[in-house]
Amino acid sequence: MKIAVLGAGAWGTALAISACQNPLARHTVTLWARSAEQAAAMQAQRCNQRYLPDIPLPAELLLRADAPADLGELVAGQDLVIIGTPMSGLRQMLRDTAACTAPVAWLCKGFEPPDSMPYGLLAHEIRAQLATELIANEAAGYGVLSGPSFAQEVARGQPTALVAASARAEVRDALVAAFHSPSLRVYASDDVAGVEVGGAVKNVLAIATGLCDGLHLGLNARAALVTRGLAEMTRLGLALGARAETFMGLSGLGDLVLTATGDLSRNRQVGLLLAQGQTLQQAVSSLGHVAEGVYSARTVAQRADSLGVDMPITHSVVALLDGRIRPADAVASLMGRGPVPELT
Ligand SMILES: NC(=O)C1=CN([C@@H]2O[C@H](COP(=O)(O)OP(=O)(O)OC[C@H]3O[C@@H](n4cnc5c(N)ncnc54)[C@H](O)[C@@H]3O)[C@@H](O)[C@H]2O)C=CC1
Ligand SMILES: O=C(CO)COP(=O)(O)O
Repeated sequence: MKIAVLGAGAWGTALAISACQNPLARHTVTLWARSAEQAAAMQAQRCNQRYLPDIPLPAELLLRADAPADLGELVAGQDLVIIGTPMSGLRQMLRDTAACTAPVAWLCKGFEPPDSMPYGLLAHEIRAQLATELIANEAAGYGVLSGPSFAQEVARGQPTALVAASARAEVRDALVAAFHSPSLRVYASDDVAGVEVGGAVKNVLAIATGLCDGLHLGLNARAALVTRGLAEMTRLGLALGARAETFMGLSGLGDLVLTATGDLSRNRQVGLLLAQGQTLQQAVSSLGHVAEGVYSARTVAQRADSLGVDMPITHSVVALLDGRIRPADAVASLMGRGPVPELT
């Protein structure tokens, strides 16, 4: 297959490496960076030192840095196009690749920060909003690739399982054909909304567990946050049209456990740094990578409110990120709530 990965951050680069080295299929993989300087540095060093240091790029991996206006030419003739930017770049990338006649799948996990809309959108909702501009892509379809996957581990070929979700079997099949390998299992799903809600909400919850661990509240507290967080995620997902079983799968429980407990998570790191007394600005800038939960938390809370969904952990994270409460107050407000049934 000919595969273009657009976005040379940690995750786009890791998946491009993985597809390039897939022993089950011979793919021609192109990795696109929006910065010509970054592409030139990657070409010279054969490594993405800025976003995925010390991991060599396979010799066969093609590197490009076309201007956005020229992306139509890059995606023409590809069998699969992967958008690997953060959520904030997805809308523009969809527009820049409007001429694409191959399936398009995105990797980003979050809600688009609200702009002109009353609240931010999930990726497939953005795609639906742009449908009239993306006529060329309509026949090929779109999907999302998600699940518990730290970029560094995938790039090193460590065992990982992902989920490829699309309403269209051809898109799911294309994602499996591109990425399924002896080190990377790719499961298929048709629950796009469920997979996207899981990926977005787990980032907010990872900020919460980072805080919890940074404040040394104990393992019981972390397990409680993960479990009650999963309940919040599921409630929101059901209200947005997802299926409950999806939240027990790779993009739900799987990614929540990984991100909430694994120190490679940038969202968890934000929580740990806030617990140490850093400001949000300090925490975010020290990462050098995107932490989507910081930008999605308010939208998760707004959408939950608009749908009448109770998400107390998310609301505490938002209050903390907004500087309205201190970490200790967040704990007190969560623990001070009245008793409720476990299953609602
Ligand atoms: N790093 C990881 O382990 C994983 C990340 N993800 C998701 O993938 C997405 C990308 O994450 P990373 O690659 O880790 O981020 P990163 O912070 O490592 O890199 C972001 C990349 O996107 C580019 N970028 C930023 N804003 C852009 C815009 N507006 N338009 C075009 N390009 C833009 C940057 O130049 C950079 O190349 C996020 O939504 C993240 O949640 C999903 C699974 C694993
Ligand atoms: O999505 C991820 C793992 O599946 C990466 O999480 P972070 O963005 O918190 O690093």
